[in-house]
Amino acid sequence: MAAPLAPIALTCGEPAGIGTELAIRARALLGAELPFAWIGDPRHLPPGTRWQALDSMAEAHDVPPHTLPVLPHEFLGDAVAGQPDPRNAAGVISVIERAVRLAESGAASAVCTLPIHKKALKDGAGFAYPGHTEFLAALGGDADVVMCLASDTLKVVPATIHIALSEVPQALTPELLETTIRITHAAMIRDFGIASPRIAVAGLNPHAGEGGAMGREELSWMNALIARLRAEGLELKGPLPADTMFHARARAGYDVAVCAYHDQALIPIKTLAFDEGVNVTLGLPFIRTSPDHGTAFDIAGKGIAEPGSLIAALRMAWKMAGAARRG
Ligand SMILES: NC(=O)C1=CN([C@@H]2O[C@H](COP(=O)(O)OP(=O)(O)OC[C@H]3O[C@@H](n4cnc5c(N)ncnc54)[C@H](O)[C@@H]3O)[C@@H](O)[C@H]2O)C=CC1
Ligand SMILES: NCC(=O)COP(=O)(O)O
Repeated sequence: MAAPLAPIALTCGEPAGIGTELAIRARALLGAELPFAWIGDPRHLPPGTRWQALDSMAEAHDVPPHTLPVLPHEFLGDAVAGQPDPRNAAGVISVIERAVRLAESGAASAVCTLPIHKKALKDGAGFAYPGHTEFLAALGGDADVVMCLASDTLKVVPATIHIALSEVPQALTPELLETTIRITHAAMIRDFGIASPRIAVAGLNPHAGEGGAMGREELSWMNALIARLRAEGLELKGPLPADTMFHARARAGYDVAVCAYHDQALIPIKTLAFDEGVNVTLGLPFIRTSPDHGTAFDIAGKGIAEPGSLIAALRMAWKMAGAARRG
């Protein structure tokens, strides 16, 4: 019989956010469905939490279902809901690095990340990356990566990610859009089991430029790029006006939408599927998923955070790990 898949490494994220309470809720709700180990400082767990310290990821298989398996990682500060402690910033970053090394060594089958607070990491530890996606790409050997937000209702990919809106027109080059489409196409087949992915590409400008009346990127290069990739056999449509490509009938015509920038992609999915959307990084040499939401300081520690997105992220990581092993 094949050895069981290694447990998922779940990073603690920002200790002042909702991540820790969600990890505990997810463990209680998932029970023995899939094994994961939370990597963080046990001192940050709320009083009364049932948890068990692990010496290795493999021990997570043997922890009773309603007990949180913990790979201890020492932090310098305490966890106070809603108030990030700059002394914890280095710990948050090193937990992510540790989880990646565990995945690379095979001790973890996947990495699932709880939300970080980007500004807290920048202020506390000079974190040079705008988010996990860019940091993980660097840890993965400067891989060309793509951010994908996925749910049963909609899958979206922003071609440019965490940059100012004013920088988008320069950053959205034909090379970037082509790479993004190719990585997305390959991942839809490999990771999502879609044999012939139908990809919708959003225009950059209102009404996809309306024939050059509202911007020229669609005319000057997007049309030609999409035609060239279509001639290769990719099932692409676009550039489409972004305002009309997300209603239900339009969504039925594609499997994934590649968008020009962050909000064009994330507003529709967070509107339609906030509690079950999963952020998955495509193109990495290891599996990484995450809930779609952030640290939610406004509700941290109140016990009202919804665990649906984290549960979906853990399930997706587990499914992808199983598929990767089957080849
Ligand atoms: N993967 C990651 O590490 C992510 C990190 N962030 C970071 O999180 C921080 C806060 O970002 P915001 O824009 O405020 O977004 P947010 O997702 O933290 O909060 C937005 C709103 O949604 C609510 N909310 C979020 N998650 C919820 C849940 N599970 N259950 C119930 N309500 C929930 C919050 O209470 C808030 O009202 C920022 O530093 C941002 O960069 C944001 C998204 C993903
Ligand atoms: N808006 C999505 C987000 O901020 C998540 O980014 P990342 O930390 O997964 O790169």
